[in-house]
Amino acid sequence: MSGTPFLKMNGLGNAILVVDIRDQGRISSETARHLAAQPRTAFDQAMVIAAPRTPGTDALVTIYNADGSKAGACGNGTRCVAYYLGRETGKSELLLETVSGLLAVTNADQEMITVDMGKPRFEWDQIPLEEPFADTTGIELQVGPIDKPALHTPSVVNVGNPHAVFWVHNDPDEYALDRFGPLLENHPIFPERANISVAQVLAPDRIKVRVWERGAGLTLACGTAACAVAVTAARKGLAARAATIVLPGGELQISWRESDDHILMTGPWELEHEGTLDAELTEEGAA
Ligand SMILES: N[C@@H](CCC[C@H](N)C(=O)O)C(=O)O
Repeated sequence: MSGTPFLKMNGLGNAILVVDIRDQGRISSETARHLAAQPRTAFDQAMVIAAPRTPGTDALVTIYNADGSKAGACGNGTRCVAYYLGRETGKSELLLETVSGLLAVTNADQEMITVDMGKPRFEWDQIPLEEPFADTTGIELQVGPIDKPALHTPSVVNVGNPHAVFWVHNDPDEYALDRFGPLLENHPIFPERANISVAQVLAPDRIKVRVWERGAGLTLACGTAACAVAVTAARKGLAARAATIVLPGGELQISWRESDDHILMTGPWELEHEGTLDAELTEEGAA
């Protein structure tokens, strides 16, 4: 499968590998894990572009985490794919398909790209949770000492992938997310695991967030976590429906549109280098 084009990109420091298999090749979970471990292609998420499956769409995108697991959505990666396809086609509007649904992109030819991430889902079995919770604005879950938990009562939501958001009064940097993240990601309440955020409301339109990503660990940014934080904050009355989400790698603008319930995410992309997958795929371990 030599000659498969790739772009090493990032969205606010969230490491993204865009791989174009429209002409040839396939990427398995084992290959993805292998590519994630190579210096030239290391990623938090790989966005694998295949020919469109549904009429009217521009591409079918499969998303892999660094551990080889698949994800239903990746906000930062979607902007990177939009940059690549916008550069190729000259189109500013694109429609991308993932396992979670359709993503409409605007301004694909600009430095700040907007993605319509669709509608959030709040029912316990949509997230999914292992057992019913009537109120998903704060579920019974905590870490730390029972009488003084470090993190507790997260809001949960599915924005194409499962998220839990823990609200804190202190700076999110003060929490040992490297320690709590893996425990919470793999907690039995989340049968499909979950992305874990710690969020502090700085103002009704500004929220600081750190994220432990399912399948990738601590990352500098996560677009879907930004969406999850914004909609759950608005739902709890902690923030307005439009907010700036401040992540370690930079800021994303999130707006939860009243007219159709869709979430709009706007942010930048960065191209680091590009080439073709040759050496990486001949290494031992590549599928
Ligand atoms: N970095 C992404 C989210 C990637 C997927 C996530 N780790 C999952 O498994 O659901 C983003 O920018 O949204």
